[in-house]
Amino acid sequence: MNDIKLAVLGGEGVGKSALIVRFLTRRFIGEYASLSECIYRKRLTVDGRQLNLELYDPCSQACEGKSAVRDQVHWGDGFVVIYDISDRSSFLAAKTILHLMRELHPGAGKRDVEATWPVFLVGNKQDLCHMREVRHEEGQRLAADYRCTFFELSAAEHCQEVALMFSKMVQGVCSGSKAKERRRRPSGSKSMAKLINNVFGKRRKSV
Ligand SMILES: Nc1nc2c(ncn2[C@@H]2O[C@H](COP(=O)(O)OP(=O)(O)OP(=O)(O)O)[C@@H](O)[C@H]2O)c(=O)[nH]1
Repeated sequence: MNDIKLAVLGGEGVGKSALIVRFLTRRFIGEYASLSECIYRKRLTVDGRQLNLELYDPCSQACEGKSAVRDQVHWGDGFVVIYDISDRSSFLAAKTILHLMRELHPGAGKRDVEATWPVFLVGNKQDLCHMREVRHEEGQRLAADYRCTFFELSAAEHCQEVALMFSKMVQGVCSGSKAKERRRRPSGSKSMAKLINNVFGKRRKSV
């Protein structure tokens, strides 16, 4: 897989654009035009492989509805679900998105698929901890419930942590796709072996 698609989801104003822009430019820009959705593109080299990364930012469009989440689940290879630690309603929105994603994910309910589910839960605006409405442990618990990796950080203050979070997601998607290929290969070669056996087996019988 050389193209990787990441969808950055979450309620309104949680810092989706801020996190993406921080990752792409290393800068924190206070305000963003959020009138329409957009896809950012970046070329990356991971383990010597050239990757084309696409980051989907739904901007202020509602991304909690079932049909919106369905489109995003089908589009993306990996997902970053964000809430604002100083806004409890955004935490509930993140929970709704995770719930819908689990319902809509093609492998939902299958343990091995969920174990490699490329979904991160991110509590943003950690610099506003004096206004905190969502405890760190609540974020951890929600992430554990949905089998996703948890981060708490600040797009405003943490450049390295933001970069690390996105890099881990990209690596996770890459290794998940490798694992999927490995799982596919044995069954493919088994059915090929069966086919060969059938063909030669029949010939031998008829001789
Ligand atoms: N204090 C603080 N403010 C932040 C942080 N991240 C984003 N913001 C601010 O939160 C507001 C919303 O940020 P955006 O990045 O536009 O959030 P968004 O989720 O893309 O917003 P919509 O597209 O409108 O849903 C802006 O005023 C940002 O400056 C952060 O880590 N700390």
